[in-house]
Amino acid sequence: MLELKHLSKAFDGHTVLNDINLTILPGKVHGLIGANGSGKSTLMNILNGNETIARSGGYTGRILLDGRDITIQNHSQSVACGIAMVHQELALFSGMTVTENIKINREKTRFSTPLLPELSLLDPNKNIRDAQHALEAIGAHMDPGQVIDALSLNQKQFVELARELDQQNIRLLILDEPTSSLNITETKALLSCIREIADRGIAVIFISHRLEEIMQVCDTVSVLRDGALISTYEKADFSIGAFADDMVGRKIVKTQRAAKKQKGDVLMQLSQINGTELDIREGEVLGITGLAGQGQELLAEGLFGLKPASFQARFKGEELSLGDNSTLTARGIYYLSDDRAKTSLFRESPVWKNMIFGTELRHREFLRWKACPALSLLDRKAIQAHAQAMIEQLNIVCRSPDAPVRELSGGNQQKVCIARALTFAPELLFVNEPTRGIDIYSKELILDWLLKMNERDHTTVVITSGELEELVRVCDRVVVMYQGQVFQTFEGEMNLEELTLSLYGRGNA
Ligand SMILES: Nc1ncnc2c1ncn2[C@@H]1O[C@H](COP(=O)(O)OP(=O)(O)OP(=O)(O)O)[C@@H](O)[C@H]1O
Repeated sequence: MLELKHLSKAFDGHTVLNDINLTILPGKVHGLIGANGSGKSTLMNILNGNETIARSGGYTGRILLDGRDITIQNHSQSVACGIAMVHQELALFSGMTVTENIKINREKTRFSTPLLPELSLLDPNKNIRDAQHALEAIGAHMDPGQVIDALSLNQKQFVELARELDQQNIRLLILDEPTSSLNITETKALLSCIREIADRGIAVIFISHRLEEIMQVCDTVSVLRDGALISTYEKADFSIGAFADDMVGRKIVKTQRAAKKQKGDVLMQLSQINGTELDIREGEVLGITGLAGQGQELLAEGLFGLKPASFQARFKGEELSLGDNSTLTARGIYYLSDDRAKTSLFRESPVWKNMIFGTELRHREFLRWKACPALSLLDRKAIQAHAQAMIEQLNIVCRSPDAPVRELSGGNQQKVCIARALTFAPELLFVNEPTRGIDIYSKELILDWLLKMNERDHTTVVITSGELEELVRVCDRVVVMYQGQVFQTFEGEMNLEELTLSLYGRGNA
């Protein structure tokens, strides 16, 4: 159905896709995998007519649809070819409802006349019906009249998918890491929904860093490395080991906590969490998990005033006010959100600036006049050296520390956020989904750095994550949240099955 021939793309003379040849078939799920920065999103952005491609000089090579050459220079041309895409970074309109987001630019109207289109009136009932239908088709249950801002990240993901599926005559659906913010149940629902979409004859390109999902849902898998197509596998030849070898070309060593720590003193006490409480102990690596919406993110987000919360917090015995971020920062408490686009990164600023933001006065080595920090200029040389070291240690793919963060691939932006937390060197770090959108090799690097921070800098680390297997490997204790309460705590040798059951409120509370 779709053929790519000798497709290449460069940004400012820097080649990021090199001579790609690929065939996509109708009714099949084609997996596309590769390390962070290998060119997956760029390839898909070409097919989707993304304006960053046209603005940076377009692409070279041929795209054939049903054997005929087509040119994709903008999004409308892509839509006209029946191509729909759900992006890695969500693109929804704040302040608008679920229905308005799903039906945007395709609103149903009544009394419409082509002569006077401005006289057309929206038909709310038909639009709501369409939105409901699109949501039901993917097994998502939500109020179509709800404003988008009130939804969780995973619910927003479903709205994006519903919006794309509401398009007429889709022939190719591109999904760029659609499951990265979903929990086990939602992922399962989405994967079976992807199969159903393919069974309707639609071609699906599925990008994911979770290789188990790729094995499960794909018919064919292609591997990109440094912008080149390394290999294509058919289902019978699938092997996680072979995928990993082709993606990163080096051995992946799983990070593991060497020895679980003994209980330290209480560093932070969170109480009145819907009648329960949680102690965070000095020097530990604590995991917090739960199914979506069970209140696990609310602890850090409430503490930092990002969401309304009513629990009480004490740090080293002293009461803290929720949302008093300057005091939290001054006490060495730091929060790294999973929503990097919204709260974590300055997209137009260079990589180095994003890495050191908020840490300048904590680290006098970044200042020229160390004796007078408040008046000092930044020591650019020291900062550049630090940024370069972080780029190497975290395997960040970028032109230089001066590149604006928006140029980096999604996974590499995430690594810049991690680099900032490492630079801040907090006493207590809350980090939400640190490995989301990260390739299999870099995941281990990040987990390893969190452990190093804990062991070398004595940072107490609290990881909120749905990646149970990772939590079991690196945490001293894992707390499960259920229905807004601290439900169960696991420590020592943790059993993954018991942990999974606990997510559903089963086990010894
Ligand atoms: N607008 C841009 N300007 C300059 N370089 C860019 C731009 N967009 C992408 N790149 C570069 O192209 C390369 C490929 O990026 P891309 O986003 O396609 O990677 P990816 O495989 O999707 O990675 P990830 O798994 O992290 O999402 C990266 O080196 C990135 O920095």
